[in-house]
Amino acid sequence: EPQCNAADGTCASSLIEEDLSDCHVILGLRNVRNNDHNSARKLGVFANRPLPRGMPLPPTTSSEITGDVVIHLVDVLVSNTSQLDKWLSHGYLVDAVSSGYGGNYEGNGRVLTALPGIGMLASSFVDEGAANDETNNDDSSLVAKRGPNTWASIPTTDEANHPRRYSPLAGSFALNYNLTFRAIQPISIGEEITVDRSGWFRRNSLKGAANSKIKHMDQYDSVVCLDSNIYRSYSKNGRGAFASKSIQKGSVVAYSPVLPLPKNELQYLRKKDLKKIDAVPRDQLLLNYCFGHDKSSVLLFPYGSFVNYINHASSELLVSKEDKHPTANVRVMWSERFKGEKVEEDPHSMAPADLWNSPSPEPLVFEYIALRDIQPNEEILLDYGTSWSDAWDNHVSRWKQDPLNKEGGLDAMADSNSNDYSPAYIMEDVVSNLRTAEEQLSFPYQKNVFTACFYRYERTESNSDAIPSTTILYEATPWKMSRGLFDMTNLRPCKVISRAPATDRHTGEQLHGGKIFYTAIIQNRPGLAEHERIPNDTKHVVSGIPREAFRFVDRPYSSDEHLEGAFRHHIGLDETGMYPEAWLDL
Ligand SMILES: C[S@@+](CC[C@H](N)C(=O)[O-])C[C@H]1O[C@@H](n2cnc3c(N)ncnc32)[C@H](O)[C@@H]1O
Repeated sequence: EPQCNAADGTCASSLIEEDLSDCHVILGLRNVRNNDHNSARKLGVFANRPLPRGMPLPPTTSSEITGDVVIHLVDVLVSNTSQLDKWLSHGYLVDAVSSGYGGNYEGNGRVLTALPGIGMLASSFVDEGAANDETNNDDSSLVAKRGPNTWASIPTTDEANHPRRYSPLAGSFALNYNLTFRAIQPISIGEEITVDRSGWFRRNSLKGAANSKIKHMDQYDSVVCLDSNIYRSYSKNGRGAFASKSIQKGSVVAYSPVLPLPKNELQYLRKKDLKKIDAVPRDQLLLNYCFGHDKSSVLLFPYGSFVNYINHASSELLVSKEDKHPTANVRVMWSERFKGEKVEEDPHSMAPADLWNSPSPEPLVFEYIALRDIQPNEEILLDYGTSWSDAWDNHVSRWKQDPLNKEGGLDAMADSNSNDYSPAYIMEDVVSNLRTAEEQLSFPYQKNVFTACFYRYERTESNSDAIPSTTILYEATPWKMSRGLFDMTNLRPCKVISRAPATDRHTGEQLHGGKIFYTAIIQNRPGLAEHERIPNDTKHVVSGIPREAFRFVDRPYSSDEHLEGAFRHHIGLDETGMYPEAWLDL
């Protein structure tokens, strides 16, 4: 059993020497330079071996290629004193609208997204200064590269077999997952792995991104291997983390840096409730992924790869012999490997107020240590603590008291006629022919969804007068396919007004084998720049839109995480002795 020091929460971490020779990707302290755009970031990820194009990051020892969870924060109030704002400016959060990973319509206010794993661990590629580097290049380790060296596709969405009204888990975990970053160009040994957080690269790659420079790290300190021993799969508790190989008792299953955050920043008022006097603040879904302590205002969000998939099970001591449930097989401990030299910068000894004011404290890193030998494909389970499990038991009994709720998950749902809610990802699967606005009067879609189209529109000097006005509706603009069009930033609400097979204008003969095309009125989405907005007094009618260019979208505040009474509780570290006394401010 590791020994923890009650005063500062430090524990002697597992010091089994690690062999890095087989390691592909390394987490290390960055060698920060003054002109470094990511200078607030002390940690970075680096290639320890040549990484071929297409390689998923981090590489996993399993044959399963799985990506990380995506967590949206809804209606975040922007204030320059908040930690969330600091996270955003340091690139730990992205703006849902511009980054292109979805979530744009989760709320009516500002939606920010956490992309734990490579999405948060890697520094961002920044294009600024690329031109200057050409002339004053005195550093031979600079290599010309095009854009960031990784890219992730849009994540998958589903309810993991926990539909609302049929499972008390509905709304308590993130619906978006499997965000997989891959190398988009060969990455050489020592090169820093970078991501694009702004969506800039996605958009500009269409126009031909500028040639830019990516730095080779000449040295990095305090390294650990980031290759993943775990992969994501389904568990009875939503998605879970599973061992991709056998793991020896006492060894590190995963490393994860954690970001501190005051509890009250995860409380929010929905933008649509702001004017109500009796509006009650809600907890962001992110709370369920954070570690905390009942006597502290400090939360810790872990952003290592796949650790956010780790579910709860009691530790052996709490379980009776008859109880056959699997027990916890990992515990968390502070990693001693990233300790800085200056004690005054050690966040463990800072009072919360100093933590929040410190521009970039020493990194805080967790080690997930195996409590016993773990077999391949065994679920990785952590004891979330008694305050979490009491809260969960209370939640389940309250949930069962509601006569409209019926346990049994998807199977029970299949037997029922309930049809008042259908999430957008299901509508996308089952509705092949879209209904026109007129058809919807007698045969409406479920209230929680609307249709949107991929469409790019920018007002330029030449077309600013040429937008069809309300009075000339019949003059529709033909839909045009272009590279990068299917980016989430181009998804705008749109109303279908007609549907017909393509025909030759002169002969009336069917074209494209009778494929159906739609005419729709395109609208503005929130967060568009002024020159991208279709002016209020004009209608923008577009014809010839194929079904592939439409998406069903969940209306703001309608997805599971917004359910009244959805479970919210942090993961408790109360019994571990890891919270330093300086943080116990409640
Ligand atoms: C850190 S996340 C774990 C990953 C989560 N299962 C997912 O699919 O994203 C914590 C959430 O997982 C679920 N969870 C984990 N362990 C559980 C358990 N033993 N019983 C019920 N729900 C659990 C709850 O939804 C909880 O809020």
